Amino acid sequence: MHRLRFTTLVEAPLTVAFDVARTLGRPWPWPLQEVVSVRPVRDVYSVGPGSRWRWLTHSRRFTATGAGTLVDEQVDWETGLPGVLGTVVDELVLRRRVIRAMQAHLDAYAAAAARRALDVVQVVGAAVVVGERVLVAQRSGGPYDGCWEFPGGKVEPGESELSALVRECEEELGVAVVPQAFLGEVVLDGVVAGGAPAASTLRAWWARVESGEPVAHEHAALRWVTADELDDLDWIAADRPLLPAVKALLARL
Ligand SMILES: Nc1nc2c([nH]c(=O)n2[C@H]2C[C@H](O)[C@@H](COP(=O)(O)OP(=O)(O)OP(=O)(O)O)O2)c(=O)[nH]1
Repeated sequence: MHRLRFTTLVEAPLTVAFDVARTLGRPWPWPLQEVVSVRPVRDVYSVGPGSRWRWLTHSRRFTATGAGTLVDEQVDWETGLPGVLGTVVDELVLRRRVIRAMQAHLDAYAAAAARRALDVVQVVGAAVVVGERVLVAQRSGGPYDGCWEFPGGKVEPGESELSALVRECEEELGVAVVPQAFLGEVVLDGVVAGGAPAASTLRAWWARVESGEPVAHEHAALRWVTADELDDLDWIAADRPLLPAVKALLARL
């Protein structure tokens, strides 16, 4: 078996990185069959019957980072040609072809994902921590009325994610925060700003209060909760996968 790995950092949230990768397909001249597809974190495709390869498998893993989505790709192949001829073809000829095809593909992919990211409204949330407690906010009105969430909101066109985080905390809580570290990203289940269902993600950041005392300007209520109290709140369902990262943060501060 022969293997190559490629890593690309895409300036796009998880859903966009995954969807654009799927739309663009793979750089192989034969049709591929889907083996596994877990949106937005993982997919595996392989070459179907009728190709010149005995087999080729192309796996991708998508991971959220503070700078965007890290895409780890692995290409495994085997032509099945016997003896020295097989080794020469697999190791010299095909290895170079795979590298060339992937490099061109990844350049086009990263550019397409970054462009597409501009069309999808994203949401940013702040886990504001003081001592061993994190600030949670209860929504007032709308489809998630009464549910708890992280203060934050939609990133405006042309605005950076962290500027949006600081602006939203100022508007919603009346405090100046300083973002500290990226905590994680989850797919939002609803429609955000008229976009496609489940196209947007919430990217959560740990933030410290630089000045001010939080006041609920737009929420029904605010609460400072400990790690033990987090699970029992009636969260917006999409937020729950972020809770382990918030608990881990509270445990190490
Ligand atoms: N701020 C925030 N929004 C969340 C969280 N989880 C979650 O699904 N969302 C959703 C709810 C909204 O559809 C969107 C955030 O937009 P927003 O806070 O500006 O809310 P909104 O749509 O009511 O605002 P607006 O149109 O009135 O400006 O993301 C979360 O933890 N924090």
